[in-house]
Order: sequence, then structure tokens, then C-alpha cells
Amino acid sequence: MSIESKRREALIYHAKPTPGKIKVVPTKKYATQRDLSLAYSPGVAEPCLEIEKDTANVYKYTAKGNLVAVISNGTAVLGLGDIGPEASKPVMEGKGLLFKIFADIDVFDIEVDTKDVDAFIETVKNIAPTFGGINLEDIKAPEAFEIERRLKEELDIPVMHDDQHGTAIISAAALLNALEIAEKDIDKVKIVVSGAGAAAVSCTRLYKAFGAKSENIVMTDSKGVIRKDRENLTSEKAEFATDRDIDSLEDAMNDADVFIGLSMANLVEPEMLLSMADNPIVFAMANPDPEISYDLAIQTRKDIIMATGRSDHPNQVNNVLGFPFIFRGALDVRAKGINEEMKMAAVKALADLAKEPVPEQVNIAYGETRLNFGKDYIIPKPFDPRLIAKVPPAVAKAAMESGIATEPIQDWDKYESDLLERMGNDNKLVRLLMDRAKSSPKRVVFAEGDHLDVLKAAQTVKEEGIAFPILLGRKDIILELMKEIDFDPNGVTIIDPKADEEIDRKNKYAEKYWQDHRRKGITLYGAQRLMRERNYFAAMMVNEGDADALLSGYSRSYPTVLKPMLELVGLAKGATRIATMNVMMTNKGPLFISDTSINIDPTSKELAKIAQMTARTVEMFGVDPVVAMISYANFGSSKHPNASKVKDAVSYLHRYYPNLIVDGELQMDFALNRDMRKDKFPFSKLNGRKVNTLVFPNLDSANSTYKMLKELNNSESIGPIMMGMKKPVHILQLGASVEEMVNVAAVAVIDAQEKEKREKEMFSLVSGEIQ
Ligand SMILES: NC(=O)C1=CN([C@@H]2O[C@H](COP(=O)(O)OP(=O)(O)OC[C@H]3O[C@@H](n4cnc5c(N)ncnc54)[C@H](OP(=O)(O)O)[C@@H]3O)[C@@H](O)[C@H]2O)C=CC1
Ligand SMILES: CC(=O)C(=O)O
Ligand SMILES: [Mg+2]
Repeated sequence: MSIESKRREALIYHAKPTPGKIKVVPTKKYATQRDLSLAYSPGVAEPCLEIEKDTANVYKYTAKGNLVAVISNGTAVLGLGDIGPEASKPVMEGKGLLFKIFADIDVFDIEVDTKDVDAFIETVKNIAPTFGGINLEDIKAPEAFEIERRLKEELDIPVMHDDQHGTAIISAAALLNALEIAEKDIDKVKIVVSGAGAAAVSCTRLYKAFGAKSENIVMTDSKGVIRKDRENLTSEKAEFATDRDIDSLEDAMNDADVFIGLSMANLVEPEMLLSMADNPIVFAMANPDPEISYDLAIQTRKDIIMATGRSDHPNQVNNVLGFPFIFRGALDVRAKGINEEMKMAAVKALADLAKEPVPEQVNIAYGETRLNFGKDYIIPKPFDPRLIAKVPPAVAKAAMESGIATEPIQDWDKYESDLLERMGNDNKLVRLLMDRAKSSPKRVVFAEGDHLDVLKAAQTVKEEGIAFPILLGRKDIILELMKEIDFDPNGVTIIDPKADEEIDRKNKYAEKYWQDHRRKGITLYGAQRLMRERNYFAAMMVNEGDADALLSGYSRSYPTVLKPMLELVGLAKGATRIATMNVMMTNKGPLFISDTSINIDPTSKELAKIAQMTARTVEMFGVDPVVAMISYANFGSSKHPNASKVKDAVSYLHRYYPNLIVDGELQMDFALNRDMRKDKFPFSKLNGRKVNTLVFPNLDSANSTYKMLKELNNSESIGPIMMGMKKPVHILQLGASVEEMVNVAAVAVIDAQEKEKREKEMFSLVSGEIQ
């Protein structure tokens, strides 16, 4: 993607469909008059009076305990400098988004229009009662030091200047690990720090706390090397002034072991890297552009251990890995502040986590085959799901042990599982899906390529590297529409099944189709005519290996598209029927629902088969299926044939698939509510587990449920995902949204990857490679 396209993409992302990145969502019922009389007057007076009696009750009755203010005056926004409070807002909203997705902390971003230290402090103090914690952000040095120091003294909630301590914690963890890999000791290494601002000073202080020696440190700022003989140094700069005779960054880099960049883009030249000691450690952390680019640095030195603050290269040393989890731990024990012990605990937890085996989910998320502690993996990745269970408990424990926790945690196992449960509500699954698709993109034929929304989906799919689109439809129309949405046709195949130039291919497909159907009333001419129809043509493309997967159904009713697919592509080996599953992103995590589109009233055996296929497909998402078979009755409470059908399906599954975690028949509330289930049905196979898969007794109930969730809860849906077909063929819902089409395209690619893998395994089995 060109720089200009990236710029435009970023602007559109922020502007559409709603300007900005965060919004406020009510957490209580508000539907009825009764609800409103509780939410507001008169009911709201009761918690007000309780809080008046004892202000600590504010944590009991309001959102304060989980609400953090991200506050800036816009004086040091990333490495962009003093761009003002309004211009800092996208970054502050961004921090709000990260707090939410990584640690489920709510944020109000606050941009303050003052550079005056006293006025800024006064503003923060005055609004502090609203918040459980204060995250100061992108405030320039030296003002940032005094602001943070005084607010910490004067407020009894956690206050942290993220650019100082978040960055210090993450970079210290990365540095300790990098030193271990380079086999160097922290008390011996020569360290050069470019920048002497908020981040640089705090980071260097923390390295010293871990053993780095003052005499081995050289720091530079915009005026050059900070030397003892320089005049008018701030007290923070004076702390790091060197008495060595060093005049420039270039000089300082000579023979240095470590370079820490917290200044500005492109200050470091390749020659400087070449002059460093063996196995140099270079953390070029300026954002958005580092002191030296990742690619240039690794081209310059093969023995380098290189990190940047960016997410597009290995070793992202960025405070995103810290602030969500540090505040989570601090809020959960209602700590009065964030002290050195808590910071050290976070460093250790992060450094240790990088040495543990990386879960497959993380490899998939980053398109890696195998992340392993080493030069290219010195620090965990932000999307590592273990972070939430490791860092906040370490921080919370340290707060308790150092005596600043006011609500100590008693049951650590419960705390850990609560943390994991909290994070069920994000779109990790979609991310995982996209990343898995991207790891080996396939050729996907979009049968309705001449529809604008389908083209938009194909465009995303191509630009994201999920698939190579093949578009069916009239070429001139497609090209014109592509132009309209700035969709680069390079690398996209466009085929018009009706065009003369496709005659050979059409005849080939027709001949093949006729061979298979000539005893079923089809003539060769009839077959040739049929191949002008896009769904037949598309199905033949997949059958003949000219495409890897197929997407259709955006503009036609489901049965119209299903018919040719069933007729041409057919069922997978061993499958007796097809069914579809939808994944719904609910506020309790993803829910897999089937059969949402095909089987109107399956028999008990068919239902069992659907459940088994669904469970296998759930595994494709990297999730262990826990399946509830839904009914209006619970475990034999009704003898009606509708309930017995589900009961019999469960017996069949227990008998033939004993390893599958499945039970029922169960009502929906018992399926979804673990506690209700535990008390009433202690014998259930589902006990102690969170149900993630619901198999419904018939199409009425499954289809209505998923559509209701979609409409009422605004739940994002992936699907319908076709199960049981021989080839990766997926039928869209009529009028599906662009997002839904992109999601199904990713599923189709993964489906193709899985089928390819199985075919290879079968081939190896047949040829005797696998014993
Ligand atoms: N990766 C990460 O997680 C983080 C990265 N950062 C990055 O660090 C940088 C600094 O942020 P922050 O400390 O908050 O900002 P500050 O404004 O507090 O500090 C900026 C520092 O950079 C120095 N500087 C400017 N130009 C040069 C130069 N040519 N050579 C050497 N030093 C120079 C300034 O010098 P002077 O003192 O003379 O003005 C100042 O000391 C930004 O690029 C930011 O994006 C910050 C936090 C986290
Ligand atoms: C990451 C960050 O906080 C910064 O660059 O300012
Ligand atoms: Mg910052």
C-alpha cells in the first residue's frame, strides 16, 4: 500500500462510520419507567445519600472503580511534539480503546488546554473524584515530572504518567531479556540514551534500579550530549550528565552495547550502528517513526537485537504492553498509587512471560509459525491472551505486599478466572480468523463481482492479504465500480462467464458437467447454457481447481444458490448432510450456533450429526467446543417427541463421540448460566464449563435466535458457515454487509487451508509417509 493510501485509510478509519474511536454504553436496564425511576430520579438519590455518608461507597454504587482518565495537554504527542490538546485527542481515544480491549477498563479521554503546571494540576485534582485512576499522557518534560510528582502526592488514587513509567517497565523487561540473549551484564554495559524527556529519564532511572551504572550511561537531547560542563541543565538532565569527553551521538555510540531511542525519527545512521560493540541492543522507540528504521538496522548488522515502538516489526517495545494491565491490577486492589514495587513486579512478569512457550493462538495472530524466546522475540506480544492473567495479579500482589492496597484479593484462582472471563467480550476471534486466513491466502471466487458491496468486500480481502479475489460478472461494469472505490485491479482476476473470450473454459466446464449428468436429462447444449449462469460457472471453477473457495448469495435467495452448489460440488466424504453454523460475538464471548440455514426439522440422528459437525468446525476457530443441545425442556422433564428428539440425539453423541463435551436437552438459561446448572443438574457433563456452542432442535429456533441476537444486541455475526460440503463453498445471506462478507471470505480461506491439509495427510497416508 502506498504512503498516500495508508494516510487515507487512517483518516477514513477515524471518520467513518462514526467519528472517533470510543463511545459510552449504559450498563443497566433502561427499558421501562420502573428502570428509569431507579436509574435516575427518584431512585438515584439513594446511592447519593449512601456515598454522602461514606465516600468509599462511591466504588460500590458508581463506575468510578473501573474508570480511568487519560489526560493530556498535547505538548509531547508521540514524537510529533507540541501539537495542542485537540490534535492529541485521537491518541487519547486510542489509549482508551487499548485500555478497553486489553484490560476491560473504561476511559474518559480528557484534553486540557493549558501549558501551565499549576493550572493543569488543579484541573486534574478537581476532576479526580470521577475516576479510579489517572493516566497522564503525552505531556512534555520537564513539566511532566512535576505534574506527576505533585498529583501522586496529593491524590489517593493510582496516578501514572504512562510515557514515563509504562515505557520504563516495558523497555526494562525487554532490556533484561535482550541482555540475557546477548550474554551481557547490566552493570557492565555501555548505554546511550537519545532523548532526555519524560520517557528517556524514567526509563534510564529504572535501568539503574536494575543495576545499570551511571558512569556507563550517556544521554543526549536536542542540543547534543548532556555533559556535566553544560549550563542550565534541568535537575533531571543533571542526574544523567556525563563527565566523559563525548561530543556527539556519533561519539557516544562508538563501542556502546545498548542504544535507547526516545527522541525523534531518523537520528541514527548505519555507520553509528556499525561502530557499536558486538551483539548491539538497539531499541529505537520514537513513534510513529523510530530513530532508525527496523529494516535498515537489521540490514546494517546481522548481530543486532532490534526493537521499535511499532507493531509492524518483531519486538514491539511500546507501553501498550503495560498500562492496561498495570492499571487493571492497581484498580482491582483499589491501590492508593502505583509504586516502585508494583512497577518492578510488572517488569518481572513481562520478562518471564516472554520465556514461556507461546500459545498457538499467538503464533496465528501474528502469522508466525513458531515464536520462541530469542533475538526476534524478547518481549510478549500485545495480543497474547496470557498477559491479562499474568501482569495484573503480579501488580496487585505487589500493591498488597507493599501496603498500598485497600481491597486486598483473597482468592487468587478466582481473580485469575475473573480476569479471563472479563476478556470474553472482545473480537479476538475475528482477529484470529483473519490472521489464520492471512497465513496462507487462497483464491476465492466472488460469484457476484458486479455488486458494489461485494467488490468492497473483495477489496478488503485483497488489501488485507486474506485472499486473492476472482470476480465474476461483466468486466466493464466491474472495472468501472472498482475505479469508483479506488480498488487496484492488479492481482485481481475478472471473468465474465457470458463473454466470448471464456468460450473454451465454458465448454470445458460444460463437457465435464454433461459427462456427469447426461443420464439425468442434461444435454450438452443444456450444459453449455447452464455454464453462462454465474453460480454454476463458479462451482465448476472450484471443482476443477481453478479457484480454492467460493462465495455467493449476496443478491439471490439462499435456496437458489444452494441448489447448484449441492448438485455440482456435493457432500464431503463421510458427510451425510450439510448444515450451517453462525458465530455470534456476544457480550459473554463468542457463541457458535447451528443449524441456522438448512435443516428444517432434523431427526435425532441428524441432529447428532449436526452437533458433531459443528463441534469440529468450532475447533477450526481454535476453540474447544462445549456444546449444549437446546430444548424447551431439561433432562427428561417433558416426554413430548420434540424434547425426546433432543434427548435421543444426546444419547447418540454420548455413545459414539464420548470425548465430545456435549449435554442436554437443556433450556437456554440453564445452558448459558453455569451457576443455575451447577445447583440443579450437578450430574451434567457441562458442569464447571462455559458453554460456547448451541445446537438447536430445528431451523425455526436456530435461525430466529441468531437473527434476534444480531438485531437486538447488535452482535457481530460470522456466517452462515457451510459444513459438510466437499469443497469450500459458502453461501451468504441475502444483502449481507461488507463486514459479514469479509468474515465469511476469511472462513472460506481457512476452510480451504483445512481441506488442503487433510488432502495432504490422506495422500501421505496412501503413499505410506505417515505410519
Ligand atoms: N515506544 C514507546 O512506548 C514510547 C515512545 N515514546 C517516544 O519517545 C519520544 C519522546 O517522548 P517523550 O519523552 O514523551 O517526550 P518529551 O517531549 O518529554 O521528550 C522529547 C525528548 O526528545 C529530545 N529530542 C528532540 N530532538 C532531539 C534530537 N535531535 N536528538 C536528541 N534528542 C532530541 C528532546 O530534547 P530537549 O530536552 O532538548 O527538548 C527531549 O528530551 C517520542 O518519539 C515518543 O513517541 C514515548 C513514550 C513511549
Ligand atoms: C507509545 C506512546 O505513548 C508514545 O509514543 O507517546
Ligand atoms: Mg505517549
